[in-house]
Amino acid sequence: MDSILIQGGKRLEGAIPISGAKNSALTLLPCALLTADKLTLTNLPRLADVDSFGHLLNGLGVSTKIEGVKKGEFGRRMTLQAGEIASTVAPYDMVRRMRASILVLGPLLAREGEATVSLPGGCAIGDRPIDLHLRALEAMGAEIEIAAGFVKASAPKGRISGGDYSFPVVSVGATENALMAAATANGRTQLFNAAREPEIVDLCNLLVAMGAKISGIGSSHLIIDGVDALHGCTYAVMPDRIEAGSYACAAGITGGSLDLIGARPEDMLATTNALAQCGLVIEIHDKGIKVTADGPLKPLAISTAPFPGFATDMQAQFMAMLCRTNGESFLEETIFENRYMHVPELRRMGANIDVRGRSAIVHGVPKLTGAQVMATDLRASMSLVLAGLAAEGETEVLRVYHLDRGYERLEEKLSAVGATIERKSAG
Ligand SMILES: CC(=O)N[C@H]1[C@@H](OP(=O)(O)OP(=O)(O)OC[C@H]2O[C@@H](n3ccc(=O)[nH]c3=O)[C@H](O)[C@@H]2O)O[C@H](CO)[C@@H](O)[C@@H]1O
Ligand SMILES: C=C(OP(=O)(O)O)C(=O)O
Repeated sequence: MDSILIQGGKRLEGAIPISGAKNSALTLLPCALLTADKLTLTNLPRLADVDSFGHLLNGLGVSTKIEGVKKGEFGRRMTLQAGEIASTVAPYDMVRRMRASILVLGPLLAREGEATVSLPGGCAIGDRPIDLHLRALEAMGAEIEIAAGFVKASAPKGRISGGDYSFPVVSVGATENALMAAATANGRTQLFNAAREPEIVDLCNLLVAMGAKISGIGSSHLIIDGVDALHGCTYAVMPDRIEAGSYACAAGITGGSLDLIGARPEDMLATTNALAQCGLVIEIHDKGIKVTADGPLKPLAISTAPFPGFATDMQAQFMAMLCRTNGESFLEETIFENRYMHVPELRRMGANIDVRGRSAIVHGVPKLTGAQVMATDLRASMSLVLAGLAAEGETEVLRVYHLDRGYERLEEKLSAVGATIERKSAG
């Protein structure tokens, strides 16, 4: 298996282009199932998860044509067409590898009146049930059965109807599945306590561009008036706010200055506020956000929360950065029950972190030291890359496939701003 080798201690300076958002791409791609027309997505990141989603869609009968861009440029263009649906079954092997595969459930049900999707099971960061996805679809008249590890959903008269659903807990994925199903349902759907993440807004904007009628976009009360059919369009995936936030932490932990080209300030206010509290200087300009370290980092207290709160997907990267402050920081993880898997690995690099349940206290240390480390999820792996950038000596981050799920051309982007980082091929 490949690994990432980092010689730490370099101050990073320069510009980093921000790619299209993984979490947006993964909910825009299944929208291809909602129309027989062509859907073209641009600014798609070159990521393992995007490729896997393409393969999942191919298995359902969707044709995918990817056009690259010139070497050195970012963003791909994929044209998808689901003229006819060949299968309504999403197999275990796919869903197990990529939880977002569950997002074919709503669109398949809407288009074909039935869908059979493997239950995803738990994952490294927590239990991650899908009960709310199912309850929301039931509120639209779907009949749901669980057997042999699969969810089988069907619409009684071949078309689901509109319905009201109030989410007891904010769920990004369940809101997405419900939105996609509701777009062509028979009648009006109202979603209460819906997720407000920018990726949800991106999904709503794509659906509207395809002919859907949605109001309340960006709020927690979404009203969807089902239409008979959606049509194709061309749509650009939004920039990745988590990738941008991760590189902002790279500027912080290396005492550097990075210009995050394409980052959208309005999507990441909680992150930039936290960075500013740490003492980093944030400059917003017409091409993105520049983040510059200005003296020693200050400790912080943060708690993760649904948008517009501080994103759980930024917690691990901040934890790595906070190891280099002069004092004690407090973190609370409220979204996933097991999202501190990076702590033992950061400790092996010299970090001093106490974890009690969902809370963690990070005691700043004068230095981190390089080590061989590995993590069991994407953002945890990024926290180790960040620690490695600041550590004395060499760090080897194993299990690179986690990083390949969510960071496009990581080594290339970091090398270009002064990091000594390379991929070591297992051969
Ligand atoms: C591909 C994608 O976009 N992934 C993001 C998405 O994941 P995902 O959509 O899986 O996360 P959710 O927002 O659904 O999860 C939020 C919380 O709700 C719980 N829950 C969720 C669904 C459900 O049916 N029942 C239930 O109890 C979860 O266990 C968790 O505690 O949002 C998360 C929270 O911002 C991010 O960390 C992930 O990066
Ligand atoms: C948890 C994440 O992704 P996923 O939901 O795809 O596992 C993430 O992007 O940090």
